[in-house]
Amino acid sequence: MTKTAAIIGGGVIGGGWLARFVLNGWDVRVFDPDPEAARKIDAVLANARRAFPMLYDTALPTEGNITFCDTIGDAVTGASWVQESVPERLDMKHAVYQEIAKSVVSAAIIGSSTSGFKPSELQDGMDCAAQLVVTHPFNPVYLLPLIELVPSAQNPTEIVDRAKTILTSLGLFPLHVRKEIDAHIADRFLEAVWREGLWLINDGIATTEEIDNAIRYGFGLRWAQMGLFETYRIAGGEAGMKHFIAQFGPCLKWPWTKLMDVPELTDELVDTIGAQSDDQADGKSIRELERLRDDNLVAMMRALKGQDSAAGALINTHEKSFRPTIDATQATPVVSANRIIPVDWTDYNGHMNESRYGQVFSDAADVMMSAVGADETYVANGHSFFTVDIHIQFIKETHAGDTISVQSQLLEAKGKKLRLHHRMLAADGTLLATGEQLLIHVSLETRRACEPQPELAENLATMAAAHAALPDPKQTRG
Ligand SMILES: NC(=O)C1=CN([C@@H]2O[C@H](COP(=O)(O)OP(=O)(O)OC[C@H]3O[C@@H](n4cnc5c(N)ncnc54)[C@H](O)[C@@H]3O)[C@@H](O)[C@H]2O)C=CC1
Ligand SMILES: C[N+](C)(C)CC(=O)CC(=O)[O-]
Repeated sequence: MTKTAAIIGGGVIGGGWLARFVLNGWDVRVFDPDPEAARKIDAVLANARRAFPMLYDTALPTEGNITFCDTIGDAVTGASWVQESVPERLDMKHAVYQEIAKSVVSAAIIGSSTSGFKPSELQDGMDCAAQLVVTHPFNPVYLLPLIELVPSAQNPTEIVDRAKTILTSLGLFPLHVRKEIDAHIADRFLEAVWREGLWLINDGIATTEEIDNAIRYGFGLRWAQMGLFETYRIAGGEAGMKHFIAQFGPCLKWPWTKLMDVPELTDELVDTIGAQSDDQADGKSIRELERLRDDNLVAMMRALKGQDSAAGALINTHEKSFRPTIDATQATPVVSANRIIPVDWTDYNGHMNESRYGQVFSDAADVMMSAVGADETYVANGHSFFTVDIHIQFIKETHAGDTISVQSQLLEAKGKKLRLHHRMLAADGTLLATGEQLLIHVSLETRRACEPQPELAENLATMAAAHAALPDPKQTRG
C-alpha cells in the first residue's frame, strides 16, 4: 500500500486530516477550489506541527510531502486513502463522489467526514459505493483521536477492517458504529447537550460562560477520562450501576430537560449568544483560542499518557509503532532520546524547568536499559535498576516546541554498578546539558542490590566493550 492520501476539501476539518496524515509520514495530494485554501491549510498545519509532536516522547516519522492539485482526478490518482471534507450538503458530496469515482483505484478507501449523513445516503447512485465509509472526526483532527467509522450494508468487512488498521496506524481511535443512524453516536450526544445549552440561554437562566464553566470545572473533566457510564457506575457507590439507575432513573420522567424541543433560533437569541460569546472571548482571536485549546489538550492527553489510560494509552501504543530500535553493539553513543519539548514541561521563566532535564536523562536511561535487555519484561520479572546518584550540568536553556536529542554512553558496568553519561543536544548540535548517572541493579522483591541476570550481564559487557573505544564524553563540549 502506498502511503498517499487525497484530501478533498481543505477547510477546518480537511486541513486537520491533512496534518494528521502528513505528520504520520504520508504524502498528501489536496484539492480545494478556494483560492485561499493553501493559506488556510498552512494555518492549520502550523498549529498541528506545534502541538501534535508534543504528545509523543519520541520523534515522529519524517513528514510526508504536500501537493496542491488542480482537479479532484489529479488528487485522487494513486491515493490509497481519499478523505472527503467538503461542506455538509448532500448534493455537493454526491457531485464530488462522481469525480472521485472516475480516478480512484479500486483498492482505495474513501472516507467522508460528514457529521450527520448516513453512509447509505452518501453511497446512493455511486459507482464505487463499496469503497466509501463515514470516517467522522473531531476538531482538531490532528489531536483528538476519535473517528466514528460508519459502514453500510454495502461495505465488505474487508474494507472496514482495512480502514480500522489504517486509522489506528495514524494514532486514531476508530469507533465502529455498527448501525448507521443520522449524526452517528457522538454528534447525536453533542446535539442533545447543544440543545439544552441553547434553551438555558433562551430562557435567561445561564450565559455561554456559565454553561462552559458548568462543563469544564466538573463533568467535562470526568468525561475526558471515563466517559458517561463508567463515571455513573462509580456514582452508584458500592451498590453499583443498578442502584444508580434505581435512584436517579425516575428523574428522567420529570420535566428536567427540554431535550426534544428545539428553541426557535430567532435573531434575538442568535444576537444574545453572539454577544455573550464575544464577552467570554475577551478580545482573544480564534488563532489565540486555538492555541490555548491545543496547549490544554496536549497537557491533558500527556497526563493521561502518564497514567496509560484512555486517550493517553492510545498515544503510548501508537508511539511504540515508530519508536526506533537500538543496536547495543555499536561503538557509537546511543541516541537515547529524540523529541520535542512539550508545553507542560515549561515554567514561569518561559523555558524547560530544571526538573525536566532530570526527566529527559531518566527517560534516556530507560532506553539504555531496554537496549541491553532490562526492558518491560525484565522489570515485570522482578529486577530493575535504581538511580542512586545523578549530576546534571545545565548549560543552555530550551523551550516548548524545541527539538532535543540525547546521546548516552556507558562509562562503567561492573557487577551491580552501572554508570552512564548523557549529553542533551539542541537540533543544531549545541550542548544543552550533561548528566552523569549512577544506577544500581536491584531485586524488586527484596528492594536490595543484587547481581544482574546472566543475559543482561553479558549484554552490558558487550556495550561496555563497544563504548570503551569512545572518547571520554566529559572532555567533549558543543
Ligand atoms: N467543523 C467541524 O467542527 C466539523 C465538521 N465536520 C464535517 O467536515 C466536513 C467539512 O466541514 P468543515 O471543514 O467544517 O467546512 P469548511 O467550510 O471549513 O471546509 C470545507 C472546504 O471544502 C471546500 N470545497 C467546497 N467545494 C468543494 C469541492 N467541490 N471540492 C473540494 N473542496 C470543496 C471549501 O473551499 C472549504 O475549504 C463537513 O461534512 C462537516 O460536517 C466533521 C467534524 C467536525
Ligand atoms: C458541529 N459538528 C456537528 C460539526 C461537530 C462535529 O461533527 C464534531 C466535533 O468536532 O464536535
